Amino acid sequence: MVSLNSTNELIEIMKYPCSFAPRFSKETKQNYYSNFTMITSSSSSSSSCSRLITQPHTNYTLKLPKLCPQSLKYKPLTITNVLKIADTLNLSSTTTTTSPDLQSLLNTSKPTILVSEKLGDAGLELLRSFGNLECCYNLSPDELCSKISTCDALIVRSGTKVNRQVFEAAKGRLKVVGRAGVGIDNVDLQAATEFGCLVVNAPTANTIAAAEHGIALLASMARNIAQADASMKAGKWQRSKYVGVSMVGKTLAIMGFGKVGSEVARRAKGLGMHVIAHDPYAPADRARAIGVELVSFDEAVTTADFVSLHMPLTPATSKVFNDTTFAKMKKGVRIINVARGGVIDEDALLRALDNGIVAQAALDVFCEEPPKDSKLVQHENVTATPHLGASTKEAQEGVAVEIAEAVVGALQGELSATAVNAPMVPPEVLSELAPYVTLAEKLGRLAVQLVSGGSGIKSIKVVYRSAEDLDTRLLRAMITKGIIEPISDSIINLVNADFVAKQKGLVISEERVFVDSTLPVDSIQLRISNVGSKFESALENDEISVEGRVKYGKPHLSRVGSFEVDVSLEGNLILCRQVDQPGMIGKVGGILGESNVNVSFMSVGRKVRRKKAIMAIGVDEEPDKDTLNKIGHVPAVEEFVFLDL
Ligand SMILES: NC(=O)C1=CN([C@@H]2O[C@H](COP(=O)(O)OP(=O)(O)OC[C@H]3O[C@@H](n4cnc5c(N)ncnc54)[C@H](O)[C@@H]3O)[C@@H](O)[C@H]2O)C=CC1
Ligand SMILES: O=C(O)C(=O)COP(=O)(O)O
Repeated sequence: MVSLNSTNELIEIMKYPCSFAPRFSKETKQNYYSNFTMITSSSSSSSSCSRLITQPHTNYTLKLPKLCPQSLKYKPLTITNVLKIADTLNLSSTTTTTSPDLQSLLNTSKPTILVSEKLGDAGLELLRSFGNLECCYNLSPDELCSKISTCDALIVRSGTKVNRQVFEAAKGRLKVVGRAGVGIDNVDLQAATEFGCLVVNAPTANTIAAAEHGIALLASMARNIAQADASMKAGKWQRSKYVGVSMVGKTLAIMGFGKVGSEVARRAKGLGMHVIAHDPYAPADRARAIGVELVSFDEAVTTADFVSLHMPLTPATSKVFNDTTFAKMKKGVRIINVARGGVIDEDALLRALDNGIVAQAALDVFCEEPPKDSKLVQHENVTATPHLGASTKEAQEGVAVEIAEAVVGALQGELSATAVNAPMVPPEVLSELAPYVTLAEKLGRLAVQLVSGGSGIKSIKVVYRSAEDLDTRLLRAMITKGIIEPISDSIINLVNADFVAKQKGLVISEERVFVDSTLPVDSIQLRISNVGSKFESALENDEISVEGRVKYGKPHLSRVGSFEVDVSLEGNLILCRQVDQPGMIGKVGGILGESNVNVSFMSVGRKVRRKKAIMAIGVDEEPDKDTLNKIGHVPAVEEFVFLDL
């Protein structure tokens, strides 16, 4: 038992659930948090996110759970909510001392974040304030694998290989991998996705550093700075040997016109170069705005005097600079690579340097880092740096903060704006979509509970009615989560939703219907075919069909089968079909009232007067079996179902 008497302590405690509030069964709730009343928050974007709300005692005693068993499922809980709870509790935020026993509990309950490569101090500080930080540089692959099962997050740069073995060794604990930089070619994204581990990167903070390094390499290569410096240090004075080439008026081909590529282009134009670029995915107007012409791959490589590489390493770009490509280039071309070593076939480059097609190369990145006995590095026409593109003080501080924020956000269950293997959701879009995300999950949970028998759920159709073009990945993932979680022990998140659905043979097809609406999504309808239903009235054309909308910022059920209803999707729901006659609301409401079950919403939908009607009743508590039986025995009630949302 631990005394809790300040907001700070409460915040610390809530960090245990460390922003992952456990979604407990009723019994578990009672066991673990016997001193708390649990309620389900309606403010959360995660529908079934449990919140701890206590009675307003000033000196509250919290029986800490023996830190939540791994097997329990976690849901996000944000500090903002904790502050609201603190407010409810009337806890003062001035008491700062945390009792020693609480402290020791907290240390074991905070998430553990492993940083495996050097990271800027500001980022480390942020991580330290949030979790247990372990900085272990130069771990061997085996050491990393043996450590990773105790870590919730891993932060790497380009030097750590986060392969499938790492995810396997994590045994499900690793929730997020943060790449403190841009290139994620050292992370096995497929394995991360399969294991439901989010991968985030820091895509912007080192752009300028990389671009400046590219320009530095271009200029120093053109003027033989590195070679001349080495020669002077060897006591020589070789003015005629190191005559360079001018940059002004030369054609520079930028291969990959993304963030770094376009910054290199800007700077090269300032040097008076003629800049062209090849990037199949870059918008022409961005290039035009910088005064750069987008050209085909062949045109770029055949016309350039200098070629600067800025594309990611992908299966499509791997060794794209090979014997064939070099053979097309102008004799005496100069190549700069600040992207990834793997985009060049290094043996082919060596041949091209030896036969004079490539006059010089400036390389910051290599297929294997550090390169072993590399003839390229030793070549007199090669200027080499040890992957220094992102290595400025400014970029490293920036990247560290960028990745620390992304990782902390991810551990708090927030959707990430820099997710690499999950839909990226910019904050403004997210706040707009949040209630729809909840709606999507609730509809999934509701629909799956209506299924009975049949050959299992195989195909689900989702119909979105919206005015705008809609990125449905987030909504689809939440529908999948809602459908799968109640019927399996899989933990579904945005990362693995599609993967798990596929594995379970679940086909989710989507249809968009454009409607005139001011809302981002007018309605979401779910249809499950080839199944029976516990509640026959939910069937329409032999499919279970439910539809929901967001009203006043809250998810509502708007249709069940062919019946229109209007009930908030909060708490639990009883669907009841009865003969449409007076007094039904009173009868059913009375039974619930006798059992102390609070009715939060009620709505009746019918097609024809005095025929059949559907009553949708939102209830705060789960009625016991007797109460449900009594409802079933009301003469006019033809069928009913209780749904746990
Ligand atoms: N040496 C270093 O320390 C650093 C290296 N980098 C590397 O630089 C590269 C670019 O980084 P950013 O500009 O931030 O990324 P970015 O994603 O903004 O730009 C990459 C561009 O490459 C384009 N691209 C993709 N496939 C292509 C293809 N087949 N041909 C031509 N273009 C293609 C994309 O459309 C995109 O516009 C990455 O490989 C990154 O890892 C980035 C920062 C530091
Ligand atoms: O951001 C990138 O892609 C980089 O290549 C930087 O790598 P680094 O973080 O310096 O190991």
